[in-house]
Amino acid sequence: MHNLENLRQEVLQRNPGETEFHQAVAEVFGALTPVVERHPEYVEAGILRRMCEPERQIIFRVPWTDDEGNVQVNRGFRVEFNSALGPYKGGLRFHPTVYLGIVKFLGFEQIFKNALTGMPIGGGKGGSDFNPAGRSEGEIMRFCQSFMTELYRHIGEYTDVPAGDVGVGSREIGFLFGQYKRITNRFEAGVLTGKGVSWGGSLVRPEATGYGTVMFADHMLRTRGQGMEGQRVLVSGSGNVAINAIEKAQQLGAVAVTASDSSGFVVDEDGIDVDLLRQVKEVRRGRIGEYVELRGGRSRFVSEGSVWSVPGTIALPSATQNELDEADAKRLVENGVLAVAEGANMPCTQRAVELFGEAGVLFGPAKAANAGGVATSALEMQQNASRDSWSFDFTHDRLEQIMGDIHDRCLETADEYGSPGNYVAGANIAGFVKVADAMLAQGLV
Ligand SMILES: NC(=O)C1=CN([C@@H]2O[C@H](COP(=O)(O)OP(=O)(O)OC[C@H]3O[C@@H](n4cnc5c(N)ncnc54)[C@H](O)[C@@H]3O)[C@@H](O)[C@H]2O)C=CC1
Ligand SMILES: O=C(O)CCC(=O)C(=O)O
Repeated sequence: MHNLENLRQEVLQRNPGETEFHQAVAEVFGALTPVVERHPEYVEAGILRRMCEPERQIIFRVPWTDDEGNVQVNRGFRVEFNSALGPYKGGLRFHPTVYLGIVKFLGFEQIFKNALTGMPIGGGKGGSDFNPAGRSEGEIMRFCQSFMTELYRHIGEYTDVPAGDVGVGSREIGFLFGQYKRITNRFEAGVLTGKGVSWGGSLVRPEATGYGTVMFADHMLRTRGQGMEGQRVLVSGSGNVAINAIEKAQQLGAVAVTASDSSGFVVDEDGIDVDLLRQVKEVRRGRIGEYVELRGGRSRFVSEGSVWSVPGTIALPSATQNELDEADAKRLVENGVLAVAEGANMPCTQRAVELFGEAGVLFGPAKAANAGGVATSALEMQQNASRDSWSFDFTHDRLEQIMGDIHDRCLETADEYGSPGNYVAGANIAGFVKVADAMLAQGLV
């Protein structure tokens, strides 16, 4: 314990101001006391200290011209955190809040998440403080081309394999891939995932994160003799993860009643119409209020507060980090929430997670619950390597299998290390031990 606390303090001092990274490290360290007691060899070999230091951090200038001909300059990042299990793997985020601390928190989480999938992938993450909101297609393309003009020299199918995250979907992956191909003169499909299906992408990858989160919630509920059917589900966000979580929840017989964006949230007592939500957010790229204008009926738009004030039995925070705090958690518990599964990365504050634990609410942490996305990216890499493309049903079955395995591994590990039923402990320990053993085997690198 003493050693872990010293080390945590060291990480804070070495990485000043990177609050999200500090939070992610604290969550992992919070679970590791029984591990370092049982495995002093990890401490002796400096495994924890090495894990907290990225293998490589790249920060670069991204110059581009807007539609008025003005020169714009953004900052690009790629943090190659850990390659003990395979090439660095993780998404790119384009959002004005992106800075090194966000990229490092996401990259650090990715190490353990990727280990949990059971696939041969290391951890990394990247992005830019570029704000795609309100930008034309031409501006997005020129930005992506400039971003890749630097990034291309750092990535490759055996080195580092980026994908999407907030603000980066199949359109951006297309522009990035096109520029990579043009610069390198190689059709290297395995260099990026989330590609279009006709040029090397995988069916189910677009749905995988949201679908997987709901599958994970369903597994947690089954340990208490329940399931998703008949549940009233609260989802935050209205992007890739949120929309597909809503779709899968409804396929499994639940009613998902909320969705949100930075302008507010909608409640639809008849269940969110997923096709309409896709139309508003993915085709028109509009605000969430347009859903209510088009839907009418028993739907309403709320501009103040959050979806967590709405009564529901399952909560799937799927928007952004720290969007569900202590007050939200209290409200959810008072309203009788049974399970919370994190679709977004670190959406619940540490205090909110503690409250769920104290109240006996089933809680699936992001690195386990949303791992279906990156796992399906690894399936995309598998298809690229064998020049194959699998059917929707086959890939969906693989995803279901993987989510069930992650769920069971979390529970077994939590049991083994003395915290039965604690998915946070199980996910962190199982992910950590797998990476630590690989690092030990590979010597001091
Ligand atoms: N796309 C993927 O495969 C994966 C994404 N994630 C995580 O899921 C979360 C959402 O990512 P995507 O859906 O891919 O992004 P997206 O770009 O498709 O959508 C952005 C999402 O962020 C929400 N958002 C951002 N700021 C917000 C605010 N202030 N209030 C309410 N909503 C806000 C938007 O409403 C929208 O739901 C992020 O935490 C991301 O890291 C995690 C695993 C994989
Ligand atoms: O599919 C990937 O490689 C990225 C997924 C991702 O960024 C995440 O799991 O947060």
